[in-house]
Amino acid sequence: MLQRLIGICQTLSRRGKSFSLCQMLKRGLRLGLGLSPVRHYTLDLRGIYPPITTPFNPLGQLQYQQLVDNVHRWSQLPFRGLVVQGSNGEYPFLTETERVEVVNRVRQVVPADKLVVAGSGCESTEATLEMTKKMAAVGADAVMVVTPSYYRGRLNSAAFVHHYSRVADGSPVPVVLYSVPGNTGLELPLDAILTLSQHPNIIGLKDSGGDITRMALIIYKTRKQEFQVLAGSAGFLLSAYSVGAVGAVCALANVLGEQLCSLEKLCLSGKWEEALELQYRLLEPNTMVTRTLGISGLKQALEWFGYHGGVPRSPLQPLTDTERTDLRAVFTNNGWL
Ligand SMILES: O=C(O)C(=O)C[C@H](O)C(=O)O
Repeated sequence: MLQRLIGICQTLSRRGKSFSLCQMLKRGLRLGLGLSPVRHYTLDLRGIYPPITTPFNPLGQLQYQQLVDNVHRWSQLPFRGLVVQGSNGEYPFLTETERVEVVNRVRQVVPADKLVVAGSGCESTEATLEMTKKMAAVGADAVMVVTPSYYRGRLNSAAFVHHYSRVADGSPVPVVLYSVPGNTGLELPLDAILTLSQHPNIIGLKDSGGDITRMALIIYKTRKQEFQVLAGSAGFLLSAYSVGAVGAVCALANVLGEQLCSLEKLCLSGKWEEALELQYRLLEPNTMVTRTLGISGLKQALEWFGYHGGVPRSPLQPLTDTERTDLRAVFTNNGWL
C-alpha cells in the first residue's frame, strides 16, 4: 500500500501539481482505497494562456494535424499552459466527440510541464459534469466552466452555486469558474463567486468582463483563500496584475504570445512604465480580434503570424476584404506586422 501511495504522489508531482505532503497522502489514500478523488488540492495557475483556436477547412471539417502543428509552436512560448475550448476554441460549434478529441490531441503533444485547461461548460449541470469527466480522462489538468446562459432570466446566484458545486463535487480535476458576459449576456454574480471560492475543488475564476473594480473586490475578498483570479482578455492585463490577478487567458496570446508573456514579466517585476507602453500597443489589436471582428479576425491574424488559422465554423463567416484591410492596418500601426 505504501508503495502505491508513493507512486501516486510521484505521478502527481511529475504533472506539476503543487501538493502538500498531507494533501498528497489524502489523495493517494483515497485513490488507493478506490474512493472518489479527493478535492483538497491546489493547482498553481499563475501565468499566461492562449485560449487556442480550432482550425477548420472551408467545408467546416476539423483539421487535427493543423491543430497539432499550432500546439507545437505555442508550446515553445513561455506560457503556463493552453486553454482548450475557451470561447475562441468555438466550443459551441463542436460535437461532444470533437470537444473531447481536441483536448485529447492537445494533451498528447503539449509538454508535461504545461497545463491543459479544458473548457467543459455545457448548458445543463449533468452535461457539464459528464464533459468534465471525459476531458479529465483524456488528461486535462483542470476544467474551465463557462456559465450556462440560455435560461438567463432564471439563472440567479442560487442556481449558479448549485450548478458549480455539483460539477466541482464530481470533478476529478480542479474547476475554474468562467464569466464572459460579452458572449453569454450575463455575469457570474459576485456573491456566487465568493460562496463558490470556498469550495475545495474550485480554484479560481477567469473573468472576461473587464470590470477592474469588481476584479479587485473579488481578489480582496478571497485573499485569505487559495483562489486565483485570471484576467479574461489582454486589454486589461496590466490593470488586472496591478490589483492582484495571477495571470490571464487572452485571445491575443494566440498571435502575440511572446509579447503578452513579456507584459506579464514587466508587471511582476514592477516595471510599470515599460509595461504601460507595451499594454498601449496591445489595446487596438486586442479589441479587433475580440469585440470588433472576433474569431474570424483572430484566425486571419493567425495566418499572418505563420500559424494555421483557417476559417471559423458556420454560421460565423470569414472576414470581408474591408475587414481584412482594417485588421492589417491595426497590427501594422501598432508595430506588430
Ligand atoms: O477565448 C477565450 O476563452 C477567452 O477568454 C478570450 C477572451 O474572451 C479575450 O477577450 O481574450
